[in-house]
Parts: sequence; structure tokens; C-alpha cells
Amino acid sequence: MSKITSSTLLKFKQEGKKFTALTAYDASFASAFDSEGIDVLLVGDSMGMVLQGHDDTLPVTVEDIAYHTRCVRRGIERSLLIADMPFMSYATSEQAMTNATVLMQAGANMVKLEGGHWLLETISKLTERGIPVCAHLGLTPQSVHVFGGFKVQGRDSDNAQRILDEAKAIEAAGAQLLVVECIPAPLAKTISEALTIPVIGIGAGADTDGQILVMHDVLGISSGYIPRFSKNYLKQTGEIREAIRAYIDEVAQGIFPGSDHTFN
Ligand SMILES: Nc1nc(=O)c2c([nH]1)NC[C@@H]1CN(c3ccc(C(=O)N[C@@H](CCC(=O)O)C(=O)O)cc3)CN21
Ligand SMILES: CC(C)C(=O)C(=O)O
Ligand SMILES: [Mg+2]
Repeated sequence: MSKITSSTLLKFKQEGKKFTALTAYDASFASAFDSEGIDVLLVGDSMGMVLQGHDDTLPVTVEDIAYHTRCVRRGIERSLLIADMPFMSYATSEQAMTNATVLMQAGANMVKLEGGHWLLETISKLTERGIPVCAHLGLTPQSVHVFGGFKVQGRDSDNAQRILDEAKAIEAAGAQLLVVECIPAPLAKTISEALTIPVIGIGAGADTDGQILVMHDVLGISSGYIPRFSKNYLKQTGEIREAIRAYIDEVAQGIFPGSDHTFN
């Protein structure tokens, strides 16, 4: 089976084929997700919460992400591997280049950064130097203390317009992928249709080009609160590989996310 690249995801978008992504943090889960057909694996800074037990993602370091990227890389045959850049590791474009290099050399195919207009120069610098970028808009968890909680973003028309403008600018700056998190479904649909690059949603409705979830939510072992938009697929299947196949099938058929997992 040939490897998934940004070109494959672009082709999926053009063909209207919905693709799936999951977070992964180790070789065993990565190998199971990869072999069941998950297209994109993300070494997410959500590890700060689901692996390390913090209340947010801010304590995660570049070395944490690099270690788990090396682990996940060894489990992959087919999936595209994205590594999250942690809080404050890309505050300047110089820091971004140094730290993104560490993550690419750990085995990532692409790095993901949270932010809009302020990131444009960094996105073009990374891309020009050979580091593919996935941007992340909407509820960007590294800004949870600015937002005052993990809250849906883009609810009023000014903020919705700003997010749409940022999405277009990010594409123009050279980003090859965009994650939109916790935004109203109609806004996510508008963004996905306005951009050429694939848009992956989480808590953003069914009309994005792909879907991503945190693996611990899919397998029903997240502690504390579980985001309303996520779905426990282990509950209905009872076996991990079957749960992953159910997630892939429901995304492909447009069943997930349904209205109970969507903000309007
Ligand atoms: N287990 C887990 N799943 C995730 O999806 C996830 C993490 N951890 N950690 C990093 C970020 C944080 N995320 C979160 C966390 C909480 C909500 C949440 O509670 N959202 C409310 C919406 C509140 C509103 O209506 O404004 C919800 O009801 O889902 C959303 C995203 C997404 N990411
Ligand atoms: C939820 C996804 C998009 C993420 O950024 C993470 O897992 O850190
Ligand atoms: Mg993240």
C-alpha cells in the first residue's frame, strides 16, 4: 500500500472522499491505526492531558513530542505523520525553524501550529525551507487561558469572518493542511469550500474534508470530561480494531459527526 502524502489528501478532497485522522502516541497503537486504514496520525500535544494528566496542553515540550514521534514513526507503514509544535516553541519564526527541524528529524512528515495572521511569515518560512505545515484554527487549546476555557469559537459573525480570512491567508502562505476545532458546522463548511487545501475538522461538523479525534476519546478511556463532539467507538464494538474500522466507516459514509456531535 502506497504512503499517504499531502498530494493523496488533496486528491481525496478533489474526489470528495472523506478521510480520517487520529492522534497516536506510541508504536503499537500507531501500527493498529495505520493497518486499519487511518490516513493521518497526529502526535498531538493533547498528550499533556491524556498521557501526562495535566489540565491543559501547555506543559508539553518539544522533547516530549519528539520522543513520541520517534515511537509512532516505528509503527507506521502508510499513514501521514504530523507532529504538533508545543506551546511557545514557535513564538518566533527562528524558534519555529529550530524546533520544527527536531520534529521532522524525529520522523514527522509535517508539523502543526496553532494560530492565524501572526503565523503567516512562519508558515511561509517553514514551507520554503522544506517543512510542510498544517495550521490549526478555531479552538486552539494552547490559547485556552486567553479564551477562558475550552469554548466553541467563531460563533459571532465578526469572529467567523476573521477565522475564514485567516484560513485563506494560511493557504496563501503555503500551508498544505488545516485543522479547524470546535467551530459551528456552517463556518467549517464555508472554509472547506473556500480552500483548495484539505480541511480536517474536530467538533466542526460533517462538511470538512477529513475528521480527527483524540484516540483516548474513541476508545472511551479519557478521564475527566470528554468533549461533546467526540465519540466512544469501543462501546459499540468491544474491540479496538473494530472500533477504528467503525470510526473510518462512519466518517466515509457521512454518519459521523452527526448532529449530537456538532455545534451549530
Ligand atoms: N481527551 C481529549 N480530547 C480532545 O479532543 C482534546 C484533548 N483531550 N486535549 C486537547 C484538546 C482540548 N480539547 C477540548 C476540550 C474540551 C472541550 C469542551 O469541553 N468543549 C465543550 C464546548 C463548550 C462550548 O459550548 O463552548 C463541549 O461541550 O464539548 C473542547 C475541546 C480538544 N482536545
Ligand atoms: C485534537 C487535535 C487536533 C490536537 O491538536 C491534539 O491532539 O493535540
Ligand atoms: Mg494539539
